[in-house]
Amino acid sequence: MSDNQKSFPVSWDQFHRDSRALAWRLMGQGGFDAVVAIARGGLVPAAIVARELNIRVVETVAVKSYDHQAQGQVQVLKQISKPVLDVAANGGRVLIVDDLVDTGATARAVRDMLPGAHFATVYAKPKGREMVDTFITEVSQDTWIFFPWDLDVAYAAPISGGTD
Ligand SMILES: O=P(O)(O)OC[C@H]1O[C@H](OP(=O)(O)OP(=O)(O)O)[C@H](O)[C@@H]1O
Ligand code: HPA
Ligand SMILES: [Mg+2]
Repeated sequence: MSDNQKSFPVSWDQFHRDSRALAWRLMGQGGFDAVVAIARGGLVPAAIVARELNIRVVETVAVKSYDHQAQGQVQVLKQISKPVLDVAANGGRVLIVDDLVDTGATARAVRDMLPGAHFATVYAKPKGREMVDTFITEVSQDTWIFFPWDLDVAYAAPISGGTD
């Protein structure tokens, strides 16, 4: 993380609340026949949203675009299965869920696979916001979001400085 980048750590509790808030917002969008989680980051919010909205068909698409905090090419490591593509092709409503949209590169790649699907994320940064139909919280582009599965409980130095 560069020196002037802001840090936004998210606890499990907060992530659960924000994912539930996303489910509440999606309630107003009508029902969905299937959810596609963008693995890995989308797996947790997709499970929470699927539970809240009683969506039983849960599919994954595996996409990698970052190595730690360094962005690379979007690599699709696992495609969406044919039965779920058929749900969309036959007029069913598919919901795509990811943890966040940053530059929008991942969202663009997955949207191309399911052009009519509804795209939802918990967090959004300005560059990628246009790619998302529904999200909960916007953070600035120079903020790095730390998800609870990447965090551990650790010592924090006093605000005034020093070591104890
Ligand atoms: O809008 P973008 O600039 O494309 O960035 C957003 C994507 O980056 C992260 O995934 P990552 O590639 O790090 O893989 P992961 O989900 O396995 O952590 C995050 O989970 C989003 O999927
Ligand atoms: O802010 C972020 N946090 C975690 N993963 C990410 N992938 C792209 N941007 C981010
Ligand atoms: Mg991801």
